[in-house]
Amino acid sequence: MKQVPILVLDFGSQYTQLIARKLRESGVYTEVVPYRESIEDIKARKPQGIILSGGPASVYAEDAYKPDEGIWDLGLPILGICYGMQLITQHFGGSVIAADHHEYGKAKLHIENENSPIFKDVAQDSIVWMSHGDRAERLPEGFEVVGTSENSPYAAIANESKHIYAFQFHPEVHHSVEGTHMLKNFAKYICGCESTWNMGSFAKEKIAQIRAQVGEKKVLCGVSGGVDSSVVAAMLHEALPKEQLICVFVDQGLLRKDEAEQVQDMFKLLDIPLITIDAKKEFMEALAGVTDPEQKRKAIGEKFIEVFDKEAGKHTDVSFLAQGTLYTDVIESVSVKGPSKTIKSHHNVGGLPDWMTFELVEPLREIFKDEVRKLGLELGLPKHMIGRHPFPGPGLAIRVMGEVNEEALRLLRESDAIMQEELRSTGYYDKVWQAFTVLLNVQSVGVMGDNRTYDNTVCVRMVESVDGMTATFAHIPHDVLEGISRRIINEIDGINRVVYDISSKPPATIEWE
Ligand SMILES: Nc1ncnc2c1ncn2[C@@H]1O[C@H](COP(=O)(O)OP(=O)(O)OP(=O)(O)O)[C@@H](O)[C@H]1O
Ligand SMILES: O=c1[nH]c(=O)c2[nH+]cn([C@@H]3O[C@H](COP(=O)(O)O)[C@@H](O)[C@H]3O)c2[nH]1
Ligand SMILES: NC(=O)CC[C@H](N)C(=O)O
Ligand SMILES: [Mg+2]
Repeated sequence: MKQVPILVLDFGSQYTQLIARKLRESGVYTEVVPYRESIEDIKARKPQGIILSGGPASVYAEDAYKPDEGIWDLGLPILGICYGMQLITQHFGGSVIAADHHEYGKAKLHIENENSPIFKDVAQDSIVWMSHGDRAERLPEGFEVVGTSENSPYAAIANESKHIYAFQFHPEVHHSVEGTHMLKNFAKYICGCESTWNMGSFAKEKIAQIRAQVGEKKVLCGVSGGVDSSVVAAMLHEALPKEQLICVFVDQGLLRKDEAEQVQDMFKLLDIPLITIDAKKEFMEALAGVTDPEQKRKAIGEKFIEVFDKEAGKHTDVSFLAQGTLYTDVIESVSVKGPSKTIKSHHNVGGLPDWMTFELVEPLREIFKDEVRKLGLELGLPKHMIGRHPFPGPGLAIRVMGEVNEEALRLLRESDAIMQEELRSTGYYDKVWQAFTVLLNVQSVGVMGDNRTYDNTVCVRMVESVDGMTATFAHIPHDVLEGISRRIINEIDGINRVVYDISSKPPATIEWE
């Protein structure tokens, strides 16, 4: 088994993978494993340090998630985060209780021991991010308080001689300003890890893994023109001889205006052969009468596989399906490696049917969008391809509230195209992470040219994000919004109102379904 310098045990936090990516960003290769990983499997990876993640459970509950007891005897440095801190507190004889007040959001971390290596060169009183309902009530023997916040007298604790550290806050989220620095300190000064890992070594490693996994067989690669699948196609192209790679683009009838042509042109530029399949009819039939978001996603996921299966039948020896699945798709769809909750079934993960026989090739499954973009640059993909906003596989279907039909798709395609045009002409396309329109299935009264109208409402959604795990609505100037609204209402028959979505993720999500 490959050596993994830092191993994260996942207790189900939505942010667990962020711990790993922040450390990778610092050049320390890190992997996530389920909290119940056996001590033998942990030892086999020869970690230099272990991190216990956050999680939704409470350590004092009867069925609380507990790691293999063996981890406490390894003599390795341990860092506990939130639930992980509470586990450490409980294990070493302290106590944890339900707090009187839940604490969500920003807090200021006051460092009480500036000599602790975990806070080496960390700024005093920096913002950290809290998300907990339980708290340590009594510290275990041998532990001291190294950080406090207004509401958390035990915001950070340490047993320096045992090299055990614990934070009540989440250093891994972007809002924790010095969080990456603290994680890096843990890896570098406490675990003795070196910063040698980078995206270039990741690409090489993954390409070698693809070769080993695929052997002489063929791979069908689902491509959408999006960054993720383009990066996967480029890696496969490099890893395998031409005749083993079949790239397939499905026109499911849920694409944006002129998108099919654009994707075909893009692959010509990459010089990778592309088969385009027109499956508009099959998808529309599968979506007829479906209004529930999860049912839509499952129906679409299944159709994709049916189409891929049919195409594979036209070739010999196709055993693998390659997809540009990212960690974001995985964590929201299923409980991957720990006990996290299903938020929505992404078509390429939770939407896959049980009867699927392909073996999956998903080299990006552990990483995030911005990491994929760096990888794309490393592989030499053109800038405009790398900068494309994400577009979900279920396409416009999950942006129509209610049943999908041709008229709804027309309204969405037209409004989306206008919004994209305006964003590009005002220079805002590259400043927002993702932007799209949603058809709300809400009619309202308007007055146009002295006549009453009773037409559709379109919502404009624009977000700023780094990795799609958390997002804030984009604070774009009102005159840009005004231009978009005016053009949508004036140019599209059937829309008389435009609204702007001002919710962040969490508690909302980026897409509406
Ligand atoms: N129209 C399509 N035809 C074939 N495969 C698709 C299509 N849409 C999505 N997929 C597959 O599903 C995966 C997940 O879709 P997703 O939208 O998350 O990624 P992407 O399209 O590659 O990148 P982006 O997130 O930037 O849009 C894709 O990587 C691809 O393998
Ligand atoms: O390929 C995909 N298949 C899906 O089923 C899917 N659902 C959401 N998304 C995209 O994922 C990111 C996070 O979106 P949410 O906040 O809505 O979960 C955003 O970028 C979404 O556009 C999907 N992509
Ligand atoms: N984010 C967490 O790890 C939360 C831990 C625990 N469930 C609490 O509410 O305190
Ligand atoms: Mg996409």
